[in-house]
Amino acid sequence: MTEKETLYGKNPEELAALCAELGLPRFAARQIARWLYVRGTEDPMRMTDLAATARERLAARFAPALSAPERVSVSADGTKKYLFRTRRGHYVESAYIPDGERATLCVSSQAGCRMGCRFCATGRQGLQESLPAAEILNQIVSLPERDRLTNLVFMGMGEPLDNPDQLLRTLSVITSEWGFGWSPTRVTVSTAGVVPQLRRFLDATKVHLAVSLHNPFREERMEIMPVERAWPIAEVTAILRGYDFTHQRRVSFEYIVLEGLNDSPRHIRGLSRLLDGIKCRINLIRFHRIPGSPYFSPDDEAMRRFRDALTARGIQTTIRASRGEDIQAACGLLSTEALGGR
Ligand SMILES: C[S@@+](CC[C@H](N)C(=O)[O-])C[C@H]1O[C@@H](n2cnc3c(N)ncnc32)[C@H](O)[C@@H]1O
Ligand code: SF4
Repeated sequence: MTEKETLYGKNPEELAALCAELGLPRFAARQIARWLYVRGTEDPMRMTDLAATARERLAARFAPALSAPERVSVSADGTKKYLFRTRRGHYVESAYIPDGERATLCVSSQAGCRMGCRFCATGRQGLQESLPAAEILNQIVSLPERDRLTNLVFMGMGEPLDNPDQLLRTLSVITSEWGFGWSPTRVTVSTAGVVPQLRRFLDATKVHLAVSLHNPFREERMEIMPVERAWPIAEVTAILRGYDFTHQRRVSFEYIVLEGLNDSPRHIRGLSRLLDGIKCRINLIRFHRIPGSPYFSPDDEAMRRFRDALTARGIQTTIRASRGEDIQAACGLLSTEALGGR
């Protein structure tokens, strides 16, 4: 069965082409974009400044894309995990993380993921579906706390650069003045390092980048991140050296500290060599345990020593607070396999 198209997610050029096809004036494209992204309605029948016949034709042609979350879990620390059902019947999760004046939403770009990182619950699930832009955006606009959001991170389920067209479409809705009008500095895309898409992403957007690094040595990184085989981290850093991260845009490297595996002085020297010449910072992450995994986090004191040793080498390093672990909302714990995700 072919799926009906959705109006939500279309950009002004596509809306202009649609208006031409329906015999609507060109400015109607702007009106529709305003209804969709500023006023937050995708129902053509409610777009009262369009001609009645145009409204009916749009309503007959397009299916709704937006839907409320099906379930919410609330952590003792205030983090909330929302479950959304996709139009094709898969499930994705988003984590809402309030923190004083800030409120960050961690969104999913895919149901599951095919990158297979050994430490990640989403990776174990395999890939079910890459989300269309409308369903990435739905996690933002159908969130009960949507008006409180200050930041957005693509650190939920999936590899954003494995879904590049829909990622770029989503980012353009979020950061354009015809869309949500957010500053790109409120948005961070995290990637395991999909080299063929990296330049395109860096050239097409101004949002921040986070790279999941986890080990500076190729052989060792390959053991935990199969993506290293196809796309070496050294190629990622070589590309990054060609971009300017000294102004508004930032690049950071995420590093899950795994006891006895990537936390030695040798790793510190390796990191310092790998990141030489890139203005960046490292975020150390505690490993969030997934069932049957052979990895462990060092204790807090050892984490701090590792941070201080990197800082002493001139690399700005912070330890990221783990949030929502009790409801399986922390980094890498999102998994919807049990919900019929396959
Ligand atoms: C789930 S990924 C999604 C974004 C993208 N696919 C990536 O890998 O960067 C977001 C971050 O969570 C980290 N992560 C995955 N599993 C984890 C775990 N069990 N504990 C802590 N962090 C984890 C990833 O390495 C990555 O830095
Ligand atoms: S860490 Fe990121 S890239 Fe790796 S399996 Fe998980 S979601 Fe995919």
